[in-house]
Amino acid sequence: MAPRVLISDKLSPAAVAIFKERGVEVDVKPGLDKDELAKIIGDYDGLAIRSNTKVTAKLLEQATKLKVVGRAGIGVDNVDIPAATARGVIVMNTPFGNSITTAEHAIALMFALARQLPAADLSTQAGKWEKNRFMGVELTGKTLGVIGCGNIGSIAATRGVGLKMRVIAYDPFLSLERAAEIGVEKVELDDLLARADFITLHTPLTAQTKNILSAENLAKTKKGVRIINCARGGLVDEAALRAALDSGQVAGAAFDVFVEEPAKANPLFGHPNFIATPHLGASTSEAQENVALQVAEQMSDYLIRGAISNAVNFPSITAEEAPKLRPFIALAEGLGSFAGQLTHAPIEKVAIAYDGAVADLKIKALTSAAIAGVLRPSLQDVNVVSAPAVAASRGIVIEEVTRAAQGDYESFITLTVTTKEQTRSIGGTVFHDGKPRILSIKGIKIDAEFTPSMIYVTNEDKPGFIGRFASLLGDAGVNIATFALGRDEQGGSAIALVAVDGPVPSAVLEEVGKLKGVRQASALHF
Ligand SMILES: NC(=O)C1=CN([C@@H]2O[C@H](COP(=O)(O)OP(=O)(O)OC[C@H]3O[C@@H](n4cnc5c(N)ncnc54)[C@H](O)[C@@H]3O)[C@@H](O)[C@H]2O)C=CC1
Ligand SMILES: O=C(O)C(=O)COP(=O)(O)O
Repeated sequence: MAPRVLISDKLSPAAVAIFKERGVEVDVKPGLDKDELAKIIGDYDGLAIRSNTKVTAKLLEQATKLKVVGRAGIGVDNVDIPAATARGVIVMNTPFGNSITTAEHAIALMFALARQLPAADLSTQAGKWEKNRFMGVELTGKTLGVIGCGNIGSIAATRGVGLKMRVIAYDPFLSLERAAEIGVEKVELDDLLARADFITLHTPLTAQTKNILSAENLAKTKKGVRIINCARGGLVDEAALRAALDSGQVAGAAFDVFVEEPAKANPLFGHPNFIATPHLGASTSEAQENVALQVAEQMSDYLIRGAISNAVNFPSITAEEAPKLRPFIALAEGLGSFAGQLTHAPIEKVAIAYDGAVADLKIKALTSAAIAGVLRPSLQDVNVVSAPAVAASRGIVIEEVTRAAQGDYESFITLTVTTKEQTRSIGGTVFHDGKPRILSIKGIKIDAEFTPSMIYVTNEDKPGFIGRFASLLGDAGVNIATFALGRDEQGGSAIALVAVDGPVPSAVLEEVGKLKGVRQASALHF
């Protein structure tokens, strides 16, 4: 059945065309309220949004089929990412499609502040011709302080350089090389506050950046500074800014984003030196076409081909990588599941070693699959996306190692689960037929495929066991499909991994457990 996507915000029609072209069914319903959305979200595999739709934990509870949320834009602060991750929902954005447009809006607001364009327009159209009222300031030679010099901040910075401004940037993650490349001076925040004639903000809203322009920091600014915020409401303390505008410490401010949106009332509204736009940063036809096309392509690629790009909660997998990765994902998940089904004590650690060619694949994705396999026997609805977060919440340590090829195989994965009582290792590879194989259990060599119904037995390596085991199964009407054996040394520990047709009745398993020399008998399902 074709996957179904709901577009719940106003997106360029380019998205619909792409979804249809790729064989994805699409419904367009912008402007639903949260209850209406909650009612229908259960029908969809994908949800395409901008900033209006709030993807809350509560909404996600109703989203029983949902596999992906696609944000046609950058900020994903309207999506509860931990809740999406916990439910195995990929959240992806389009990190570059609207950056130029948003930086241009910041520059537009800078000009609007410098020449008081909105007020001058209003007055002129009211027939006042107040030529003397609107004395502006020149930008050339002024200092532009950029807080957050990532994709958008660095575009705004280079535009500032183009306007012959001196550009300084505060961004702890900006390298000196990158700063030199875009022609900005990297400075500390206090230095920026003291020197900038214009400040433009371009960070995400985080615990560190919330109120980065607090009352205290506004007091450190150069008197007469002008402030532009096209990033996120909450980066500037709105009440403190109002006071700073009233006192004249800040000569003007232009905001596109607000603590509360839609902003219907705000402490800044009505101040003569304040300019507001209604979150228009990304609103150009070019940017909207870019992000709509990109989100539709990314979501279709994921829903149809399993390729993942720009996910904020999962590593990227290209459409070329996806088919190569798929059998190894099945292997990792199978190995994890094998260990998980045999583990009945709290897990302390899962270690996964990748030897040879497999180490060059996206091992983060393989590790997630392995952990999902380990956890699923005890937690039904864990999946590849949610598994690492679920493991972390249970205090399970995850260890990954990559190594050169160790033995006979081009690629080999070994998964080791540690509990208080014991450590259990299982290893395998993918053969050229694309089928994952189990090749070692507890260091004992074996060769078996993962099949839906299996019996795993550990026993003493003594003559007669195999005959007794096979006749018990035969007498009980359990048909053996394949039989794999291994042992560590003659007369030592032996294992048998038997694929059977159909489920194994628990009474039969109990009888197997009672056979002479048997240490453990378990039924496994894959
Ligand atoms: N108004 C609008 O319509 C739009 C707003 N945005 C917003 O613009 C903001 C920036 O977007 P991008 O440039 O694409 O993000 P980005 O991730 O490329 O850049 C953010 C920069 O902030 C820096 N940063 C992080 N913590 C910091 C801190 N404590 N102090 C100083 N710098 C810090 C990072 O190092 C990074 O360089 C985001 O909040 C995004 O949501 C994006 C598009 C449209
Ligand atoms: O991309 C972003 O982060 C934005 O803030 C743009 O928001 P929008 O898509 O215009 O609702």
